[in-house]
Amino acid sequence: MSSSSTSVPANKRLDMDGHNLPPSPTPSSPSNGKNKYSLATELVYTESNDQYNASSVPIYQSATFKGEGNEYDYTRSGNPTRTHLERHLAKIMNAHRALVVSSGMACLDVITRLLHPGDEVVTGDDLYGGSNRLLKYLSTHGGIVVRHVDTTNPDSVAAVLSEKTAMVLLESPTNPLMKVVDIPTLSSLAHKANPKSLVIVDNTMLSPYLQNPLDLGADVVYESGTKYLSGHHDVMAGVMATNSPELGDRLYFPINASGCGLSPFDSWLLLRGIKTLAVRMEKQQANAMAIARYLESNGFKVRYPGLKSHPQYDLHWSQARGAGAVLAFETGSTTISERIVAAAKIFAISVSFGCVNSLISMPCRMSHASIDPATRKERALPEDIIRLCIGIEDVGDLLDDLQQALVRAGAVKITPDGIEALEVAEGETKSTRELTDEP
Ligand SMILES: Cc1ncc(COP(=O)(O)O)c(C=O)c1O
Ligand SMILES: N[C@@H](CCSC[C@H](N)C(=O)O)C(=O)O
Repeated sequence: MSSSSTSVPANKRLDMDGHNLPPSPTPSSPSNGKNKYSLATELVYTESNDQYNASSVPIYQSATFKGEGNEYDYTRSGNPTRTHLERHLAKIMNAHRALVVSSGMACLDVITRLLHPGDEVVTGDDLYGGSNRLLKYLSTHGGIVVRHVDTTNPDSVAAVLSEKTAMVLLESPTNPLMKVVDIPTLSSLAHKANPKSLVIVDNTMLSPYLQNPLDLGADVVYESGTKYLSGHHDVMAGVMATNSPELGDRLYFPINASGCGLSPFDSWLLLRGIKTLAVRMEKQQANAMAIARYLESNGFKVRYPGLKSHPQYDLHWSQARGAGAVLAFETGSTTISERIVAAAKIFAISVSFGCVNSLISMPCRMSHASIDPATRKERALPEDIIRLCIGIEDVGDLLDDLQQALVRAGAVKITPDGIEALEVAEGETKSTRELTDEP
């Protein structure tokens, strides 16, 4: 690898935008004169002039870099492996600048450092439990006013927007109810109410492969790289991106000041994961569609934007290129839901999503347990809701596993045509049948 111990790197060169490049690796950019390849190609295409022509971007596992006045001095401030990842992501996210940090929550922490006491944040009534927890902390200890409204209804959002609104934080689809919000309309409403307000979109549910919120009017997009971008549940990461150079600098400041930038090894893992994003996501969402159709056709209430029955189906497809691989369904009974989760074999009981393995969870007990029961009730988050995060396994095996879990849990009755969801009132069980090894 090149050494940069002199104040002017020996092999200093400019990239297509005229930026100084680190000596190695170079940023990822196509050199065939075209601005961009199609996304599936961009995900795997990286140009590197590493001195040994390494096919995989080298891991600069070094805290310090010798010399003075060079592009890198200390990994908290910058690291070539991290830079390569950031430039690769900027292309994929249609952004001027991307920044990578130690988790998705670290992104929201960095982004909310743009706020000042007295500022107002408008956000949804269904959002990831960890984001809710951080916002609650800021409203309790940081003098920030947080307004949770139904973001699927632009009128409800408009009613709380004002010149005090500093930030509008959106998820689409939301976690876990899979509600879809109109990103262009809400962005323009927010900017009209306060031209300085920032529209932030958490794109974790879809990844840049399926949705690009910066193209829809958002000022900053972020997501948990722990999910689809990495895809294997072997790394925690967060990525954020913007088209404003000024915002990019303001976001970089707390990353350098606090030291939450992604480590070189984790940057390398994320770079490796991104290469297979397209194939993973295509397979995962095809499997998810089959499972959503199966559950719906057997009488369950399913929340998935790939289904025509989704209340914002047309809106979703006007702003996204796919439905993703997370879906939620209700059984009408928390007891039955618990039994289904316990009876599944291929589906691992686990928080998180975006992994190649299929997962099953009850959000009220797991990912959203930090939202207190009274607030969950107020926000109509059903206690019995089951979230399925679909992986790349054989879809027949997944359907068989789900069917045996539904049968063993007593969630369905067996009919001559197959199975059918039972109607139950909360508090009752669908069947007196106890879980046994035999279906
Ligand atoms: C929608 C959403 N945003 C953000 C996060 C936070 O990401 P991380 O776990 O990487 O901090 C999660 C999950 O944790 C999530 O589901
Ligand atoms: N114990 C964790 C739970 C993480 S949930 C992860 C993921 N976003 C999901 O929705 O499953 C915590 O308290 O944050």
